[in-house]
Amino acid sequence: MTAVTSGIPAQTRTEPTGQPVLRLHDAGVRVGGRTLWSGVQLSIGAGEFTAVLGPNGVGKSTLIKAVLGLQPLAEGEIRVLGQAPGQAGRRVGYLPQRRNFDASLRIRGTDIVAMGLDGDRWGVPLPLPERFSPRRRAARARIEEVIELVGATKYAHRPIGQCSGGEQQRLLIAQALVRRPEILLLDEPLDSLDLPNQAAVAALIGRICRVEGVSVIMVAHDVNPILGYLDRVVYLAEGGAATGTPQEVITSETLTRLYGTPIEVLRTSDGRLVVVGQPEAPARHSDRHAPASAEEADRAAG
Ligand SMILES: Nc1ncnc2c1ncn2[C@@H]1O[C@H](COP(=O)(O)OP(=O)(O)OP(=O)(O)O)[C@@H](O)[C@H]1O
Repeated sequence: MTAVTSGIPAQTRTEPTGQPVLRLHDAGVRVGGRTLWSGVQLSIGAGEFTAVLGPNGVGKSTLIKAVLGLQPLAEGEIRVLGQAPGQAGRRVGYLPQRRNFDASLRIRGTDIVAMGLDGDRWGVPLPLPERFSPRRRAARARIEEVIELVGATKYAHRPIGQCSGGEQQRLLIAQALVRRPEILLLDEPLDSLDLPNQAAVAALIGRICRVEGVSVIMVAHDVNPILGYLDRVVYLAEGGAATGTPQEVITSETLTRLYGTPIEVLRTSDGRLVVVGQPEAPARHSDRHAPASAEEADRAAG
């Protein structure tokens, strides 16, 4: 038996207000002749925060790729801002799974953020008149603005290799935000951060939804750090999926039905949820994300 931590709901939205920015209708994906998930129904409104949860190798990143138009569906439909996946351009921001910057890397944080605006031109010196053009001034102002938004002003001029993991992650979120996307796709942005940084980055992402009105879809292994900010959850299992508010989805009853095997959702004294009995995914990436052991889950459950 394996155990994976999950978390407590705070929000109660069931249907998005206004037009959905992202809609999945009976969506399913097959890779290598295997159905990863199918029958996914999801409707996300502007400024909502959605977590994609499930065991290793179940297809969480693949769902993000399907939204980006990089993974074709085997069945059903995805509409992103009313268009087919891959058509919404800069209206969709994306932060892939964590990259590690070499400690000796001299590129400054501000340059990393600027690459989100003009990655294709980065490093190419501009002719002098263009450097002072209104367009470049607006770009520099936006870069400063977004660096301030993520709270990175103090260290954005340092070489990225000398920034801490949490500082690097904030700068990468700024990079994904610099073009003012309406949807932000984040693939495990809390991975490999320590607990205080997880909490701080989770709060930042919550603020990006509420204050900036950006819809965030975030792959997570542990829902607890983001629990207080979440509107919606997509819980993937081999072949299927459960979607709804955290209250609806992260329950013994829903997860038992989803996995077709007894699952228990336990609440710890500090309000965290621990999901016990989650089956092994058919495949896993062995290089990271070791699942919590049963002993760890017991300890967490107090
Ligand atoms: N193009 C592909 N061809 C064959 N198999 C693939 C392809 N893309 C992904 N897979 C497999 O599909 C499964 C789901 O991968 P994915 O990365 O989406 O899972 P995940 O839930 O994000 O995993 P993790 O939590 O470990 O990051 C894995 O077994 C992966 O090896």
